[in-house]
Amino acid sequence: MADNETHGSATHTGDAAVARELPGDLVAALRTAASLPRLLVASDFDGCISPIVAHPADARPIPASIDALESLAAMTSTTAAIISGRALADLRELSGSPTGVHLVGSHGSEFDTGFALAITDDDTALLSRIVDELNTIAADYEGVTVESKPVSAALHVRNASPADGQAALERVRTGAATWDGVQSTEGKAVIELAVIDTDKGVAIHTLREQSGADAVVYLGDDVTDEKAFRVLTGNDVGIKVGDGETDAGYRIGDPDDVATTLTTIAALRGDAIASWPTL
Ligand SMILES: O=P(O)(O)OC[C@H]1O[C@H](O[C@H]2O[C@H](CO)[C@@H](O)[C@H](O)[C@H]2O)[C@H](O)[C@@H](O)[C@@H]1O
Repeated sequence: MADNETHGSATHTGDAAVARELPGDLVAALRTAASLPRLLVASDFDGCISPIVAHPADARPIPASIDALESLAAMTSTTAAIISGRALADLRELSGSPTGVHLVGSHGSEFDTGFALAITDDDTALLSRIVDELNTIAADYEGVTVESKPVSAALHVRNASPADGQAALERVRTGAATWDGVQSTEGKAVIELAVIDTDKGVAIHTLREQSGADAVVYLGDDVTDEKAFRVLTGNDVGIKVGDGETDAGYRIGDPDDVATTLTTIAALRGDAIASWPTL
């Protein structure tokens, strides 16, 4: 389990300046991962690449994070990805579809090629019931909203009073969340009900297989990211962003630290590749 201490600093990686200090042990782990033949760097979107905001549609990525992912994606033997709880269409729009960066939506189940699992007519009917139920609950509380996605629906309470938010969440927990076939996950001021298993760990596994990565670097800030952290192994580097229990090996503070981390990995990877003998 990670702690909150920072150790040392990484003001330079090769010739590349770094905006913020990172824990020294994290920089060492990133350097090792960056030196391996094939590297996969993946990050969550909301709360990592994009700061948390009041309304989901207003989320915007930090440009330095997108630049770093695009730089990584352009490097030889290097794969970059964003794995998000967003619907893939929203993720494409909000992220700006960075060049060369793989986008995976719906908490790791929605790839460019379609869903990891087949969606049946029963799933579609169940999702429709869920959306109806969440809309009924949301209508009873000011500031509670519903986000409808291809295989799930989310009830957001960030803009409700604490009492209303808790009451709305509790109605979902004790109601639709208990229905047969419903997968319930709670995140940041949100409860989400899905009709298929969603698993960012499976998405990491798929991308690792496709890219042949010798090491994976993954950054995440929320509950669904823990499934990704739990599949990391060996020289992989799991980085929890912000507070909360985690199985990640390292911790940083906020999305600005994510930008620094991604910029650092890109610099370290560039340095490593430049040092490889030319054939
Ligand atoms: O896996 P992620 O990329 O982190 O997506 C998780 C959820 O993010 C969004 O909700 C969260 O961010 C919103 C914008 O900052 C915030 O208003 C909300 O309170 C957060 O829960 C998104 O709306 C969800 O669909 C994602 O599942």
